[in-house]
Amino acid sequence: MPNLIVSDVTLTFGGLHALSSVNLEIQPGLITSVIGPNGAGKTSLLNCISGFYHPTSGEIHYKDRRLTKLAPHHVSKLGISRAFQNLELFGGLSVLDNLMLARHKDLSYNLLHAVFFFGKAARVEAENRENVESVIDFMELEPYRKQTVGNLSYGVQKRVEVARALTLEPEVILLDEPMAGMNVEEKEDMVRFIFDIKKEWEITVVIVEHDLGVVMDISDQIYVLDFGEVIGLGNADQIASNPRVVEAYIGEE
Ligand SMILES: Nc1ncnc2c1ncn2[C@@H]1O[C@H](COP(=O)(O)OP(=O)(O)OP(=O)(O)O)[C@@H](O)[C@H]1O
Repeated sequence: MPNLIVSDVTLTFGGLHALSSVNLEIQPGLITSVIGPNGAGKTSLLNCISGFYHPTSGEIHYKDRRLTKLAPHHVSKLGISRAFQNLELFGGLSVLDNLMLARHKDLSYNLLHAVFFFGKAARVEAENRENVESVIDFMELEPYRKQTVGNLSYGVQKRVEVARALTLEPEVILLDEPMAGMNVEEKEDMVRFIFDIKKEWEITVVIVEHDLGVVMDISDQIYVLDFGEVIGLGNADQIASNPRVVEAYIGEE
């Protein structure tokens, strides 16, 4: 049973259809990739799911909740978090501070508690720290924890960005081009992390990615977008032998 369902979503900017009647079903516990040529609408789709854009028409549901008009922080509270294509990190802060800050956006104690730092505030703070430490450990960021994010290699920054999304304890993680700009070794590491996010942390993964080799290797199901429309859906073999998909990619060259 799918638990994230995009139904007939259209998104327009003026006369431009970024998405046209897109239907998508994300199965829990799997890795679903969304691929397509430049400008196909992949990031727009993630933006609609995560609440950064609201569809012009159509609906998005997660479990029994309607996401269609929710703001990003509400979507995140329901268990869907997002790692961004263009890093949303604070370059002047350390890895640890970036991750703690991501948790603090969701503060559930009031200022008075915080000032005196007892009771609920202290408990929440300890939980935050424990969560962040487990994410640092999982994403193998220990050597970088005190380093300023802006000084790290691009590949490590991308890992911190995924870690930032993981600190929100998602059930579903949306990864927008997690391998962009990485060398081969960094990509292999990221593939390993993505597999572990699925297997060890049992998080449903949705990826937008341009590296077709990686997509074919890691995806349980693949959606192909072209000019805002879904033109293919299936596993790697089905996608590779789909004439519309092949044509869309050849047309791009
Ligand atoms: N905020 C916006 N305002 C106007 N047009 C937009 C906006 N966001 C996206 N678009 C347009 O919608 C279309 C789809 O863009 P989108 O970024 O979703 O594609 P994409 O498949 O993610 O592309 P890429 O692979 O190059 O990142 C493009 O024509 C883009 O110019």
